[in-house]
Order: sequence, then C-alpha cells, then structure tokens
Amino acid sequence: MQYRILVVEDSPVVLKVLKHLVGQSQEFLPVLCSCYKEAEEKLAEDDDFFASIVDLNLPDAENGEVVDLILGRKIPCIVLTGNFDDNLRISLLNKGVLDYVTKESRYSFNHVMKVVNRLKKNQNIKVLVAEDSSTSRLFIKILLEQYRFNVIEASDGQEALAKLEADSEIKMLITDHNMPLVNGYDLVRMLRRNVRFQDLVIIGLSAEGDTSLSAKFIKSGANDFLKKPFYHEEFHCRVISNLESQEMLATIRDLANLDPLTKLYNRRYLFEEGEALYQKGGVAAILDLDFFKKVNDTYGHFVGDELLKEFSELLKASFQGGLIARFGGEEFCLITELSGDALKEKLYQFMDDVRSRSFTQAEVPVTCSVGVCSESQSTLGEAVNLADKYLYDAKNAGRDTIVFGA
Ligand SMILES: Nc1nc2c(ncn2[C@@H]2O[C@H](COP(=O)(O)OP(=O)(O)OP(=O)(O)O)[C@@H](O)[C@H]2O)c(=O)[nH]1
Repeated sequence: MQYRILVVEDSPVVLKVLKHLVGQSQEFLPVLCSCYKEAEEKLAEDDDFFASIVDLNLPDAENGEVVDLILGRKIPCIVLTGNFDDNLRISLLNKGVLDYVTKESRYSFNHVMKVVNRLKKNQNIKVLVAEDSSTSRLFIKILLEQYRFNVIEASDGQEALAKLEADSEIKMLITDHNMPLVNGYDLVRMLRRNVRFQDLVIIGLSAEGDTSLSAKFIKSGANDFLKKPFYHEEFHCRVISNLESQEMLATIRDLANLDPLTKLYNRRYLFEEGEALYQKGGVAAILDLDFFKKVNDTYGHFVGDELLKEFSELLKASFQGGLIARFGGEEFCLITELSGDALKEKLYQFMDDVRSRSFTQAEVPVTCSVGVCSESQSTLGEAVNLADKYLYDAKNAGRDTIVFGA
C-alpha cells in the first residue's frame, strides 16, 4: 500500500526536491501541485491523503488559504515556508498545523520528512489516555490523533491498569494525577514494579499547583511530566521525544542482544538470560545444519544467509516459549521447558519439517543434527558443553539425527 502525500509548492526547484525526498520511500506517493487551484482539483478528485506538505504563499492564494483547504479535509498538514513570522506560526499551530518549518537549509526538508515518517510509524503505536475528565480526555485524544496515534481511553487509574494488563501492544501511557480509584502517581508506581511495563513510555499530567508532583512522578518512574494547561506544541514535542528515546533504547537493546542476520538472540544473551530459565528446569539442545559449507559453495553465501534466516524462522515457530539463540555460524542453541517424550516428539517433528521442505528460492534441501543434554546440570554452561558433545556424536553417527545424552 502506498500513502499519498499532497505537496503544494509553486517553486519548481523546491517541488522537485520534495518529489525526490517523498518518493525515496516506496511507501509514499507524492502528488504534486504548483498552486491552490491545482490542489483544490486534486482534493476534489480524491481527498484520501495521508499527509500534506504545503507552501503558504501560492500565486493564487497568498495568505495561506491552502492550509484551511487541507485542514478542512482533516489531512495532517506541515507548512514549509520561506519566511519566519512568529505570530503567523502560532496562529497556524492553533489551527491544527502539525509543524511550521522555514526553508533555511536542506535540514528543513529532512525535518519535514522526519515528521511524515513519524506519522507513518505512529499509526501502529497504541497510546492509552487515562483521565477522568471527558473534556480533557477528548482534547488529548484529538492532539494524539493529529499525529495519527492509535488512541485508547480510560476514565480512572483502575481501568487504565486493566487495559494495560489486557493489551501488551500499548506503548505509551498519558496519565492524569487526580483520578478516582487509583491516582496517576500510584498507577505509575504499580506499573514500574512490574518488569512487563518497564518499556512503557509514561507521561504524567496534573493541573495541581503542587510543584513537587512533577518530581514525584518522575522519581516513581514516569518518563516525563506536563502541567495543565499545556500548549499543544509542547505536548507533541514531549510525546515524540520520549517515544524516540524509548525507540532508541529498544534499538540499542536489540543490537546488544540479537544476531543481526537471523534476529535470534545471540550467544551473550543466551548465557545472560538463559541461566535463570535453565535453573527453572530447562533442557539445553544444540542444533547444527549438516554440510552447510556445501550450501555456500554450491549456491553462494547469499543463499546461505537466506537459508539461515528461514531455518531460524522455522525453529522459532516450532519451539515457541523456548529461548533460541544463534550459537555460532550454523549452530543454534535451544533452552526449553519441554522434557522427556514431549521434547522428543517436538524435536523429531522439527527434523521431519526440515527434511520435508526446501529452503530459499534456490529450493535447497537440508538436514540438521541435534545434541540434547537431558539430565539436569549445575549450570547452563555445563549443559551446553554436554549438548555440544552429543551433537558431535550425532554428526559422527551419520548426521540428520538426534543424540539424547545424560
Ligand atoms: N552464508 C553463511 N555462511 C556461514 C555463516 N556463518 C558460518 N557460515 C559457514 O558455515 C560453514 C560451516 O562449515 P563447517 O563447520 O565445515 O560445517 P558443515 O559444512 O556444516 O559440516 P558439518 O557441520 O560437519 O555437517 C562454513 O562454510 C562457514 O563459512 C553465515 O552467517 N552465513
């Protein structure tokens, strides 16, 4: 699906730059207009635009009339203009324009694209607004929907908690302090005690004159705090900047914990987080693709990489709930709560699934060998070493087999 972006700009050079920038992503389709009349015609044909980038001073509409035309159709609007006028800027933001950007340098154009890309990401971000006043709740909801967030509402702290527990996809909570049943401050404290909510972005709100409340909120784990009434531009800035910080943290965590090719956990994560799972009664197994060097030699490394990715997907789908890591090149480690016959059945089923299909567009057939350390060891490291030894036995026994050892 392509998102149509309306671009209204009378300068052919700027129009060309914007066409290039918007069109760089396959997901966006720039629809170009050089004047108000053209924009009016395009909107009359089909006004299903994802966002718009407009110049304020058009030859046939010199006073920003195009903004009213677009906002009247509820299309998110970013103004890109040649002149900076603070009063005009405020009046446009009050009308509901997302941003007012001056054409100072190429960074201005990049900023516009950053806003457009943000809108695309926001569609998949669920935000819960916990606020007992329906008027304030609606106001915050409208502000969030201007940025295309997916908004969920709760009218007290208890309802907010229930909704957060029921829906793990909620990424951000915007919570008032004074609410019935559970207040905002207690809600934040309860959430932060639970590791499940450690990545939830929380912004506290309050109308109270209590100056220490913002610090209390932040000390209890909120990411930020806003005192009501707030200016909507500040609200948007804080929402976006807190979200971006969280996204950056998630990226850093992924870089540290995941194997870049297969997106499985890496060896470091396996030993850091897997020990606890193993000590709860887990079983360790090592799986290794057979004759993988031949795959690379015959089909090339690109196909080899694709095969590793597909094999990893199958492994993930087959052992949900287990911890799966890429241990080395074509070697994988599984820590699972399954044991005995249940584990045997799953592993033999997995071997069958691998054997009975081919991988990648080159349709490569492949098998794998497995070593399983069935008896409990004192550490995960010992269990993995033994599983590796049984894997070696499986390779020596002719491959495409499983060796279960003590
Ligand atoms: N394409 C690709 N190949 C990799 C990657 N990591 C390791 N390899 C290759 O995996 C192959 C492993 O070869 P060997 O250790 O000889 O093992 P094998 O050919 O699978 O033979 P057996 O394990 O004894 O059945 C080597 O050719 C490595 O270059 C990777 O990320 N991508």
